[in-house]
Amino acid sequence: MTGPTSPQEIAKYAAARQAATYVEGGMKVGLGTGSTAAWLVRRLGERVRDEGLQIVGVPTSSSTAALAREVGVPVATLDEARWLDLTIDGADECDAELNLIKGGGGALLQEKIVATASDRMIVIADATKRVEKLGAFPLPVEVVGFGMNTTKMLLEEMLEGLDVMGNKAVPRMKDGTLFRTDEGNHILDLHLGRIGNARQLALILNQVPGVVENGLFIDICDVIVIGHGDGTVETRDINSGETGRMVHEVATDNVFVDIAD
Ligand SMILES: O=C(CO)[C@H](O)[C@H](O)COP(=O)(O)O
Repeated sequence: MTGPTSPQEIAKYAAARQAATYVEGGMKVGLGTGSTAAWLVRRLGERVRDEGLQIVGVPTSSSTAALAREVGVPVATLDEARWLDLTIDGADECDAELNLIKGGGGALLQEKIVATASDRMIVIADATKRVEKLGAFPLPVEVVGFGMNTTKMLLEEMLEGLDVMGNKAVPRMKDGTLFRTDEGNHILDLHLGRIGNARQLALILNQVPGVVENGLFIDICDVIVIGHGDGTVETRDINSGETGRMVHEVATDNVFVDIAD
């Protein structure tokens, strides 16, 4: 396996490697999508090969399914697995309460279904993904193709009345045509700048006809492992107490990064 070559890739690799230590034999594990999750899948492939780790992976996209098969991680569909012990996935943004924006890779629908069907969700990310307030990253919203321009107009009108800075909904393109998700839908990227109330927005967006799902993951992530370019990682965990979700630092570790791996 070729190792990471830039500080940002080392950060993603270190976070993925650390998160892979949460995976134990016999677990059913949701496998995220994106470049950070790809390091996780490769690491699990190594553990299957070298340690005889017995797991079942449930991929959140066709690309992750292909990678998992390539590196030897046994895969199942969510319908076959039903409920998972753990999901490990990347994120585009993460705030102090471990609420997320996801869907930069267009897999938000399957990612949200899989993460919700898991006892725990661990997010792996480099430090650039940590933000004070969600919204600088355009928020992906998966919409059906039928009446998409009307859905876009309704979303933009609705956003005008909410606590966000911008309201443009931009259809995502790929190779000159509309991007298609694994479910055959399209993505509108909402350029909001800053989201005042992410919890409220996540609920409201899904009320608009034509919207399938949005990329706000509220109260879903339990643990975040942030990697740094020097190969160190920070782990933050959620405690559900009477006062709600409380995040506390678990550890700052040195992960040995062998780039010749
Ligand atoms: O939500 C996602 C895909 O839909 C990814 O997890 C997110 O875009 C982060 O990707 P990367 O690890 O490549 O930075």
